Amino acid sequence: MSILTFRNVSLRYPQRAGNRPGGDVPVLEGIDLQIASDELVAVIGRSGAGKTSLLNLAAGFIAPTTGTIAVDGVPIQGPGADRAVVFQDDALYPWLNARDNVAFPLKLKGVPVAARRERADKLLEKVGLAEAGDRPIWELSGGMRQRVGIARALAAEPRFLLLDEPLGALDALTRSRMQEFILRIKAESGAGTILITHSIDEALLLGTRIIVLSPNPGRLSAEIEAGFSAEVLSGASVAAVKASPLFKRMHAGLTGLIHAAPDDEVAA
Ligand SMILES: Nc1ncnc2c1ncn2[C@@H]1O[C@H](COP(=O)(O)OP(=O)(O)OP(=O)(O)O)[C@@H](O)[C@H]1O
Repeated sequence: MSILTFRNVSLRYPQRAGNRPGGDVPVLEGIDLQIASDELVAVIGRSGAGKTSLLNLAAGFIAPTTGTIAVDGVPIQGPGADRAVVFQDDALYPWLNARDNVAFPLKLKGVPVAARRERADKLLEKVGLAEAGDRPIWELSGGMRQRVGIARALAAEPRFLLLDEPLGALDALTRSRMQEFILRIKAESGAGTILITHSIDEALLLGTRIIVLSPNPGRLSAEIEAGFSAEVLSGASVAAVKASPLFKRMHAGLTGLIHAAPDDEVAA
């Protein structure tokens, strides 16, 4: 069991031309958070609340202004193979085919070519793309590309998966298929997962815990446990889960928490 810990983390972006006068811009304040490998923590909040910044801190792309972020007690110093990130725009390498995209992190680790091919093919099979290894990225649909991205993220066997609105660009049907897919992949890989989403439905369906970030500066304003993902994993239909009175009640509660401030951009 691994644990990713934020301890009293704050983040300020440096003042730049165009930013408001008066010094650095406070984006996150007083973030205390622990994410264990068996959790999928959904982070929801208004646009600009600091969700992506939180994920970028966990990834090590940026450093906190104060506080520490650690994996199993060891402060992170930057990006690392123990934490893999998937973005909304798949960010695959267009000049490589699907297999070579998935194998890329293994190449960086110095895994020999035959072994990384084999592992990449297994991962593509796991994400339902066994036949797609030789296909160029531009030939794949949005949902397929996101699955290649997730297979690539899993290649280095990360302890944590950091998903930044990975399904945001997909049509509704593909998105709902991919939600179940993410649940299964998370359960199989055993990687602790942070999922940034604008969708309350998605947060409730996928999250074992849901965190609401309130803006200016971003703070954790609410934390809610949810058990719907376990129901879906044990065979309940998504439609039945969403129709349950508890789901509807929690949806309304979360909506209230997020809509507490004006000009939100949170979707149902
Ligand atoms: N590199 C940066 N330099 C300065 N300010 C930044 C930078 N990145 C983000 N910000 C600002 O920090 C705040 C939080 O941004 P962030 O992208 O983390 O929010 P978010 O909750 O993910 O938003 P969204 O839901 O719209 O993606 C915003 O006001 C944004 O303009």
